[in-house]
Amino acid sequence: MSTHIKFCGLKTVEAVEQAAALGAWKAGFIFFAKSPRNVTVEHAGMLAARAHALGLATVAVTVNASDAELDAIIDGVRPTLLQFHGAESPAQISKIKARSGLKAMKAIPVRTAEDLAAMEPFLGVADHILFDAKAPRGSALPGGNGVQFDWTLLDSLDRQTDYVLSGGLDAANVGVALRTTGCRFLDVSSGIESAPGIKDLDKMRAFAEAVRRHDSEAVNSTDSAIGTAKSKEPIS
Ligand SMILES: O=C(O)c1ccccc1NCC(=O)[C@H](O)[C@H](O)COP(=O)(O)O
Repeated sequence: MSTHIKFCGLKTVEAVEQAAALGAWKAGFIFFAKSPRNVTVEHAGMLAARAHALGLATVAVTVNASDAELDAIIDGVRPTLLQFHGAESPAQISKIKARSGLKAMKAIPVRTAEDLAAMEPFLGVADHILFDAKAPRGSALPGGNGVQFDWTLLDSLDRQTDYVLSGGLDAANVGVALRTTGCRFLDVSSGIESAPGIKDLDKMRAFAEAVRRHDSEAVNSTDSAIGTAKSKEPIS
């Protein structure tokens, strides 16, 4: 299976079109006033319509949003998925899923091995778990900080567990991230920007190319392992 990429914090039609052209899994829009990537419901609705017309699914990223705010986003944007990046409870997420019929992704902030346990109450409630680096002290943003966490912490998870890896990914480090974790879903924001909130179409391409390079190397190494195994079989 090829690695799925969520390009997050998109604000322009050009970035949405580039994400679609690069075969992205999801385009993410941020609804958080303090973020340089914040978009209005109206603007995100226009971007999402373009994404959907191109066959690209969308994610509305929210932080401790009220029911009224969520309803406005759901009505105005019609996202494919809701991402919860704050202190939302499993009960709140279940409630909004039942009301909207949408799937949900829950962000789990990670700095130490103990942080991983925070995902447990969300298993069976959230359709995706996204591991992101815990915000550095003093940051106004719960996500989109361009900060990595120690990917080897994820070794303790079952390799078959599908989670989304995020936090400080870019074209230069994503190959190592994929080899270290074996994950199949990625989320990137700062690493495809020229400045906070400004997506760089070349960096988006470089990121997707680095991921595809990893994917084809992984296929080739599986093929050669199969070839080696076959060559050891007796000729009948
Ligand atoms: O990106 C933001 O500005 C943001 C603000 C508030 C909540 C969440 C936010 N981003 C969520 C994401 O899914 C980011 O893509 C993720 O945190 C990774 O970001 P980065 O480390 O910059 O690649």
